Amino acid sequence: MEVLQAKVEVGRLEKAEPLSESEVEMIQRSWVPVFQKNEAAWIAVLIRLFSNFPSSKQFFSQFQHIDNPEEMKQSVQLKNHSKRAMKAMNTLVENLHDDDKVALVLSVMGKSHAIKHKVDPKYFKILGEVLLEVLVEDFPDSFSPDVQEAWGKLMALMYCHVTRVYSEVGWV
Ligand code: HEM
Repeated sequence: MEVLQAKVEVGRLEKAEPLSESEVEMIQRSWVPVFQKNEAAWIAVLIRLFSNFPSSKQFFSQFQHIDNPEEMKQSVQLKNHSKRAMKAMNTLVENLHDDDKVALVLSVMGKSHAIKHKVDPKYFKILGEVLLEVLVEDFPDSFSPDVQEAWGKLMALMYCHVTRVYSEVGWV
């Protein structure tokens, strides 16, 4: 059975609150070293996701049956998802002051994952928790408790928005 390993409190991603100015700044500052690592940062997150929640691999045709992380890392599909996801996350983080842009990025992503990739929205919640866990481990100097708190709020906003988009497109 898959066990939720994330250190952030389970359930808190369901409560979305607006980010304060200082939280936006903390998120943007802490994102800089993460984005410098580019897709390597996201690959670490996905490998943790797939190792702890093997059912999340089902959406990736190239490695759904692969268990070895080193083998997974060779997958072009994993590298491509990581590059694209980092780009989308960067657009999100850079535009946290622009509600319309944030809504647009999350709507496009939510729609494609619902309609095209058929990803159950529960995986966005799990990914948000795994993302935080891995970033705290890999960037300990950037992710102080306050910064973690701010990122927790961003993940909650993302999850709430994505689930709203899923219901708009008729996901049941
Ligand atoms: C913050 C979270 C995520 C971001 C920013 C993100 C971003 C993206 C982007 C930008 C693409 C390519 C464009 C598109 O088709 O929309 C993509 C594709 C894809 N995503 Fe995600 N994604 C996220 C979470 C997930 C999760 C949780 C899963 C499943 C567990 C997933 C599965 C997929 C799949 C299967 C594709 C197609 C891959 C391919 O065939 O090349 N994504 N994602």
